[in-house]
Amino acid sequence: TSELGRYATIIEARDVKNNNSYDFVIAGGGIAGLTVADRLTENPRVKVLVIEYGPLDQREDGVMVPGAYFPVPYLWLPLMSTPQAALNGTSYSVPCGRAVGGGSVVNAMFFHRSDASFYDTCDALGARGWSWTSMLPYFKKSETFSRPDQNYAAEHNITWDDTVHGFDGPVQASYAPYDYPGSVNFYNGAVSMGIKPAEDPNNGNAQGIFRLQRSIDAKTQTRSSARVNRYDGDIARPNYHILTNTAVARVLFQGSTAIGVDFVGVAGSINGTVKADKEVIVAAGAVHTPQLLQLSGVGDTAYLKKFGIKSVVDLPGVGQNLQDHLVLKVNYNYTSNHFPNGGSLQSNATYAAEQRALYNTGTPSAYDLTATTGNLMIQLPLSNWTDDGFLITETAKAQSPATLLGGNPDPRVLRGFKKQRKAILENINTAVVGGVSWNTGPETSIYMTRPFSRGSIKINSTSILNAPLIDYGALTDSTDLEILHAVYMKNHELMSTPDVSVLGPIETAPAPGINSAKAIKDAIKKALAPSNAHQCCTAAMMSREDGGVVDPQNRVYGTKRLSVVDASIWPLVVGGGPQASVYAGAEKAADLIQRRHGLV
Ligand SMILES: Cc1cc2nc3c(=O)[nH]c(=O)nc-3n(C[C@H](O)[C@H](O)[C@H](O)COP(=O)(O)OP(=O)(O)OC[C@H]3O[C@@H](n4cnc5c(N)ncnc54)[C@H](O)[C@@H]3O)c2cc1C
Repeated sequence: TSELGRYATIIEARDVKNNNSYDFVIAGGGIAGLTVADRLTENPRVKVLVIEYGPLDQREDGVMVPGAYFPVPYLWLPLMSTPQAALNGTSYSVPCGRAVGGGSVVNAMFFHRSDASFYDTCDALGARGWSWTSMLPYFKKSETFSRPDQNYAAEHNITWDDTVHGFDGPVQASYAPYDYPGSVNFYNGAVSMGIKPAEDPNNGNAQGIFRLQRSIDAKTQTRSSARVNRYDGDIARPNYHILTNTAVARVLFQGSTAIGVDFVGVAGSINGTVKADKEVIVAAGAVHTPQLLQLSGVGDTAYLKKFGIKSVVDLPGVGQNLQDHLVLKVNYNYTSNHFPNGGSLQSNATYAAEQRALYNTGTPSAYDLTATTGNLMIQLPLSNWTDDGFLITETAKAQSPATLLGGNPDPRVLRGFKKQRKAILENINTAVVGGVSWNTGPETSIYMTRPFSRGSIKINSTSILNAPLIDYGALTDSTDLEILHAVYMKNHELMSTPDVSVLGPIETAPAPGINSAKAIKDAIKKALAPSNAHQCCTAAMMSREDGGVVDPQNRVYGTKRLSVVDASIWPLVVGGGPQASVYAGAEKAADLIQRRHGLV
């Protein structure tokens, strides 16, 4: 063993073999896995092993320093989607974290909750007890919110609501103490169009224009990843072990009771088995959790049979319902932009060196901002993006859900999909469907955050070391393209307001000088990325009759002592970024697990 002095001990595979019984074995040491492990091991009598595919990061600048953001060594590479049917057969990369801390080591650190109505809709779709009111204590428990400097906040239109924040939880959450001068143009431009400032994007009303909150330590301006906030503890816990660079290959069952896992070194060098006396907890992320469940015999029995995998429980929803946020970059040349702006760190070495020197002495600087991104976000419901909302909802209603799911879907999965579509349509003019963020520099990002299209994850071999088939299903429902187009057109309006047009923005992509709606939509399709790295929902917490995979206590239907706690469990993709909700959801799951095993 090595690395004593952290909460967890990094353990070698041979030590696992000599010591091969734990109360809980957690597959995947990302945001959810480490959160649950941390809470369970607060009790010194509870023995936990986390098995994580990736390594420990080395606290490189590219991980820790927001402005130096370059976490490439800790991404799953190469990981590609299947050719996307509605996007000219193009395959796209699948960005996911692969490290102790998972996505929190590589993500852009935006730390946002969704609208209250999102959690209430999930509750109504079957995640009973996961409403906004029920989740708020866990959001608070998960964070330490640092209030910004009062004067700075007043000058930069930053407001917040103390009552929705936590002040002694693990994730350090803060506003950046620095901003580019052009932000005020964007802010004023948006307000001049009637877009209202949101008091606090994390108070359950994440609508309007607001400054981004981040998972960044306000004192050090460094990343608060799950590795930092759930593993780098000061007092070692002998009951908490992590096995790195190792994949959980499958969950082992006795009948339908999970009793442990098989694991394999990612270099293929080692393998072994470890028992879980109380529960196996799956937290491998929304792409790999369904792969692991399927390899373990939990999934669509007929599909698994093709690979010779014996069914433990027939759960056709495993790997279905894949959702993500669609992203469209809109690029600009400016004839009179402010300096510095969102591109300056990259384009001007002298400026970058000056800013880094400031950062190193703890003075606010551009290095406090995640590289190439800005500080402001606009999120709105459909009726605020366009006057064509009625036509867009009619497009959605005219679709055949069965056709969208591939023509012959399992009836339970289809029923759940129909319920989701109904719920989205009911809320489409009151809940957020899309967003725009501006980096004050060469680009604006447009997001479609409430997709009607659904993708899937399916195994393609019997080895955990081979990637599954990842089909985003992007734009299979053309309603999503209509919504993207609406947000794109509103962004046009915003760039034409006097406050922004004074900077002289000239669009260079995706549709410069194009006026016809059809041609713009074609250009959007070509430039679109089907993922903002927010994959989710592939082991949804819905009723089993609706294609759900886990019950409201995170337990996998039809099994005993097996749960899923990560981003896979949300029925719908969380608006904003998912990480704040994954942290809070894992806090709730840890609570539920402790209670059912009599540990509190
Ligand atoms: C590039 C990028 C940028 C992002 N930016 C933001 C952002 O700014 N804001 C935001 O809110 N969200 C962001 N996200 C998304 C966010 O980080 C994820 O939603 C979140 O990490 C999901 O948490 P999770 O616990 O479900 O999975 P993860 O955190 O991904 O953890 C899953 C872990 O399981 C491991 N694993 C997989 N398979 C196995 C196996 N068979 N055995 C053992 N271990 C396994 C993986 O290596 C990984 O470490 C971003 C993600 C990426 C990749």
